[in-house]
Amino acid sequence: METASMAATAGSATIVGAKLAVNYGVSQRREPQLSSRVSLGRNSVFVSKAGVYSRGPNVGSRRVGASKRVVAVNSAAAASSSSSSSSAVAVPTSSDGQKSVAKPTVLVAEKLGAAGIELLEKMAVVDCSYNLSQEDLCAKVAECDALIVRSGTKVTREVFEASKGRLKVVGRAGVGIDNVDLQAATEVGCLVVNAPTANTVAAAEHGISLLTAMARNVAQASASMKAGKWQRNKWVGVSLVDKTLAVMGFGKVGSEVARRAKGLGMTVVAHDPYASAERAKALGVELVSFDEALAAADFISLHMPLTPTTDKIFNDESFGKCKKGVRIVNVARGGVIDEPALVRALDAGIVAQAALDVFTVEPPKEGDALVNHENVIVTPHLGASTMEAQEGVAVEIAEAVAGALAGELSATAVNAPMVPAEVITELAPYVTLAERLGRLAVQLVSGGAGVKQVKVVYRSARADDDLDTRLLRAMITKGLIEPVSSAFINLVNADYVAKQRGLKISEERQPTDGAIEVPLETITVTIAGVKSKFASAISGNGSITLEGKVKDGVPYLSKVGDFGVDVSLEDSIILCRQVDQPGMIGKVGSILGQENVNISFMSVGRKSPRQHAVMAIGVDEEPSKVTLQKLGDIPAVEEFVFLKL
Ligand SMILES: NC(=O)C1=CN([C@@H]2O[C@H](COP(=O)(O)OP(=O)(O)OC[C@H]3O[C@@H](n4cnc5c(N)ncnc54)[C@H](O)[C@@H]3O)[C@@H](O)[C@H]2O)C=CC1
Ligand SMILES: O=C(O)C(=O)COP(=O)(O)O
Repeated sequence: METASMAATAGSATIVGAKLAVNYGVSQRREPQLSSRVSLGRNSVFVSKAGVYSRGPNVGSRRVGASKRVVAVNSAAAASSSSSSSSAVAVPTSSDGQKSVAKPTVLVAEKLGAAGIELLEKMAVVDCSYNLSQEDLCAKVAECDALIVRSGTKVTREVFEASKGRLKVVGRAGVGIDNVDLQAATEVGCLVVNAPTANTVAAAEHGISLLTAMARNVAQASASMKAGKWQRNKWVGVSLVDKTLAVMGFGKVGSEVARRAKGLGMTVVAHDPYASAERAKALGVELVSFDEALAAADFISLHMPLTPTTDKIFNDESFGKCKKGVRIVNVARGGVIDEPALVRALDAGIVAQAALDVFTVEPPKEGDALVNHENVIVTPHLGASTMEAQEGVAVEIAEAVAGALAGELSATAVNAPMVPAEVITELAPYVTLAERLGRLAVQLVSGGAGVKQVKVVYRSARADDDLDTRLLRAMITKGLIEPVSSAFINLVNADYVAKQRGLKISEERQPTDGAIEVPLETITVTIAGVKSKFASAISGNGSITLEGKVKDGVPYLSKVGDFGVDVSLEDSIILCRQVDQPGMIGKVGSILGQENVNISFMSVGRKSPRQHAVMAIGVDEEPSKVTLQKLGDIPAVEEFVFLKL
């Protein structure tokens, strides 16, 4: 029999919200709470009471009803329950006497509206440091829990690495997240949130400004007049009415541009592989292919994100498909245009004019051929720069970041799966159960063997599409990996980390006849291909098997191997296999009592009387090695293991 101390080495003491799976506070509260925060060990998830911003067009920062909320789980933050993390952040002391914890630090690396700063200052130490060099940014992020940027800061892999796990949230105060290395963020479990709606109208208005200014040579005529000239014949423009505008990217900004262009009497076509034809039709816009759009357009307005697919999508070949004399507006991203190709197209007269707000390199190099081209007008990335949009964006991102730091869910997460708020609330106790089953199961593996194959069986009366198990899988992964590594796991990086470690988690649904109001009857975690420190945890199929269920909102361990038990997963537990005989409970109880170890729960499972039985004992305190050894010395005890939660 292996010793208890060996058995316990895999465990790291992360104990949360014990009796209650649903726990609002960040400290170790045990009273029932009336909210939907869910304890997730080191993390928590929470349904924002503030609601979320609609992602639809033309809404600015208007809120939508709580019932429509779609949120992404952010278990990145609220690390307050961690005993080991250097990144512990939590909301400040509350009036109801919760434990006081340090305020998180938020680095605001680019100018943010005052309303956003004020909001952040209520819950965080806010460091506004603009124009940081990459080196200074790297140095600072090691001291910050969150970073807020606009388009001018490159949040590279180097930045995430430099943060050494401290950075839990990156807030992009705007839409485009092409300046954030999402893969690197995901790998380290850093949540990335953006502010996708508050600058939509500003960007659309800027697009229309550039369109009209370009068509009527406003910028050139103004400059010429300021230079003392009066050139009425030189600056004759072109009309917009009855011309065809091709909107490339029919999302929030694109559709607002389309709406306004219709008002100017233009015919509008749009290209967007993902846009709905109904939405386009409702605005009187025809969705067409890329080539059709180019062939039809007198004017082209770009509104797609910069992605590997759209990178330099406007190049020599695509300009060659345009009507001669086409005019182009770009308020999206410089990188969607091959800039030297645009210079060539302008020189050849294929493109008559261009109006550009965005550039591949910002600011462009001095003497840039495009910026200085006589048929090009430029603005220094001003699309989102209205007073209104900047205040809106600041509030939108501050709420998202503050919420994430407080362990809330984010509606605008860009690197975490979206899970509806209702689902989170309903699954709350199962989330706790899932993590704890994983945490217990991995501690049962003997000899430091790597866990490679885990099967999770969900028994449920629900239809497959009515049970979202991504959150549960992530939390089982968290439970399996965190106790035996320094990794920090949340919904952002769970699948990634599992894959990196060669850990395969297969999921199986087993239908039951139970009530569909109950999301899950049991969750069973099985680790195959390993030996166990506690042989009785190996079930008939040769794998470590733990089954759990939720009773009255509390997670319970219901099976160890083939032995049925019934112990709430609140505190650490001792599993003991013994010869089933009278007096065992008393003996164990008195040994633990001698050391003042309080037993919270005790349950004995056996296959048949007077044979072998497994006793599961929940303990409030961790017994000393000596005490555990005394348990092992009871003649009828065949094996035992101490498992930390
Ligand atoms: N200049 C500025 O200051 C601002 C620039 N922007 C930029 O404008 C762009 C659009 O922003 P939103 O409308 O808010 O985003 P959005 O996500 O609502 O819309 C983007 C649309 O582009 C579509 N799309 C993706 N790939 C495409 C492709 N290959 N061809 C055509 N369409 C494609 C998507 O389906 C989506 O409908 C982004 O690049 C954003 O960064 C946004 C705000 C301000
Ligand atoms: O929201 C966007 O995508 C923008 O391009 C706005 O950028 P900015 O926040 O003004 O640097």
